[in-house]
Amino acid sequence: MTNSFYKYQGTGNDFVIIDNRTNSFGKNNTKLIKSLCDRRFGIGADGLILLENHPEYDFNMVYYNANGYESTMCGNGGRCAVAFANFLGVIKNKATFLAVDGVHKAHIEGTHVKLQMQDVTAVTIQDNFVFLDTGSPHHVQMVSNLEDLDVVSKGAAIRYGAPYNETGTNVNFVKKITDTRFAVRTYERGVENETLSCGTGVTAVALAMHAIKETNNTIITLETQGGRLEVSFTKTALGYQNIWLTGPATQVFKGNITW
Ligand SMILES: N[C@@H](CCC[C@H](N)C(=O)O)C(=O)O
Repeated sequence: MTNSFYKYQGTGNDFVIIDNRTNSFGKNNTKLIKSLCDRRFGIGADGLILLENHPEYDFNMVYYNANGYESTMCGNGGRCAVAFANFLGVIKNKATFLAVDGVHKAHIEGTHVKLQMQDVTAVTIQDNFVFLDTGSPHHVQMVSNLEDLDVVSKGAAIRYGAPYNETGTNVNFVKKITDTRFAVRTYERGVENETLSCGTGVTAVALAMHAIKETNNTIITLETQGGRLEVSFTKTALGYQNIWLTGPATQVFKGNITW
């Protein structure tokens, strides 16, 4: 069977996206998804996204990590899926779509996609790290040597170690630049490598930096290896609400796959 695919990237976090509105793509084909994401034997991507019809919302987003398994929310992938829905004519400049963690709203503003993230009610603060779930689980740790850090080995040790163990976590290393800017490098679970950017990761970093009082600002710029993202939010008695992740989402190329 042949199907067209599209390649998108959002600050260097890259995705194969498939229009699955006809349900032609087998959803549990882990081996195929893994091989499509392979950078030497396939197209190459950090993850694969299916855009599907939904009876109530503009579309349904299904996200798989590069290991071929469906996972939790992908913020950069969500922004790319919105840009793809616009490209297909499924939406104009606004979207309401369903993902694994619930309903998301989004706006397209020129080359940028602004995506609303789920409210965050639980932020666990430990001596040298913060843990929170922004749709995906994130360990956030400040470091002084971000540029030279071996993110892959340090990230993997945390991802597979206690207290995360079996389920694992994504790991974000952070360096403060100013009260409104933080540099971030992320080790992603399911890619099992450093990615150039992680949307749920930078969202977690912005909230964590506010929670541990590294900033009082509620609009934060995050410098990733693949570019700049912005996270804004409102702090309430219940935690963090009105959380928006904004940044570029770009179509890179398209092609055909046969399986
Ligand atoms: N790159 C994503 C996060 C994708 C999910 C993550 N790898 C996991 O399985 O937890 C993002 O932009 O949020």
